[in-house]
Amino acid sequence: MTITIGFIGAGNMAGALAGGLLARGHAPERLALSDTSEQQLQAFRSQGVWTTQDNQALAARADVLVLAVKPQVLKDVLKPLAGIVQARRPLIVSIAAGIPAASIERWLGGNLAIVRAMPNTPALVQAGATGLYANPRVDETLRARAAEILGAVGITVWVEDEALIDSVTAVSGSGPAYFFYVMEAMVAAGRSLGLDEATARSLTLQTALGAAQMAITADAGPEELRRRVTSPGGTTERAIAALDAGKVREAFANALQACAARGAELADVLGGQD
Ligand SMILES: NC(=O)C1=CN([C@@H]2O[C@H](COP(=O)(O)OP(=O)(O)OC[C@H]3O[C@@H](n4cnc5c(N)ncnc54)[C@H](O)[C@@H]3O)[C@@H](O)[C@H]2O)C=CC1
Ligand SMILES: O=C(O)[C@@H]1CCC=N1
Repeated sequence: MTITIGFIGAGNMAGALAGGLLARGHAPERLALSDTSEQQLQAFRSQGVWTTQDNQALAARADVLVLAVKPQVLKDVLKPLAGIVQARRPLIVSIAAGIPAASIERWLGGNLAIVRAMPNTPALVQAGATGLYANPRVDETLRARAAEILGAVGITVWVEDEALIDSVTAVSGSGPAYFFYVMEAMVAAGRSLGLDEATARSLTLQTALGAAQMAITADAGPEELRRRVTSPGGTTERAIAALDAGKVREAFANALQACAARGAELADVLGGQD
C-alpha cells in the first residue's frame, strides 16, 4: 500500500496494528502515529515511523486515519480535527468500543467514509480477530483497504448491521480476557491439586494452545471434540458435570450479554448529540 496510514493514539492496539503492518512489509515512512505521550512514540520512531504529539499534524498527512484512543476521549480528540479531515477526506477507521459511526461522522463535520473495527489483543502476536462494519459511504476499494489493514494482524469478518459490532466485542474484542480468566482458574485449581505454579501454568497454556489449534483445524466442531475427550464413566465426564452444575454456560451467556450491553451504553453516554 502506498497510502499513509495514520494512527491517533499509539497504545496497545495501535501498537499491535502498526507492528503487524510493519511485519507485513508496509513501509515505515507510510505509517504515522500521534500520541500525547512521547514515551508511546519512541519505539516506532526508532523504526523510521513518522510520529508526533500533534493530532492535527497527523491528520494532515493520513490517507487512512485510524482512531485508537479510548472511547471516553474520542469526541474531544476529533472535534478539533474536523477542518483538516473535511479538507483531506481520509478513510476513517475507528477501533473505539461502543462509539457509533454516526457520532464520529458528526464530530468530524459529516459526509465521511467510516469503518468501525473491533480487533483484539492477540493482534500483538498476529493472531487477532477483527469484526468490521462500513457506513454507506465506504465503497469496495475502501472496504478492501480497511480489511487489508486489520488483516495484517489476523482474520477479519464483516458485519452489515452496526449493532452487531457490540456482539463482536462480546465474543472476540473482549474474548481474550475470558480465556485468560479460564487459564487463571485452571492454574489455581492445578496448584490446589498439588502441582507447582510453573507446572500448572505450562500444562494449562499448552492445553489451551492445543485445544485452539485442534478446534481450528479439525474436521469437527467443539462439541464433537469435547465428546472425543470424554470417556463414558471416565474423568472428563465428572469435570463437565461439575461445570454444568456450576452453570458455567449460563455465566458465559450473561457475561457476553453484559459486554454487548456496555457497548450500547457507551454509545448512549459518549456518542450522544453535539
Ligand atoms: N485493548 C483491547 O483489547 C481493545 C481495545 N479496543 C479499543 O482500542 C482503543 C484503544 O485501546 P488501547 O490501545 O487498549 O488503549 P491504550 O490506553 O493502550 O492506548 C490509548 C492511547 O491513546 C493515547 N491518548 C490519550 N489521549 C490522547 C489524545 N488526546 N491524543 C492522542 N493520543 C491520546 C494514550 O496516551 C494511549 O497511548 C479503545 O478505544 C478501545 O475501546 C478495541 C479492541 C480491543
Ligand atoms: O474493554 C474494553 O472496553 C476494550 C474493548 C474490547 C476490549 N477491550
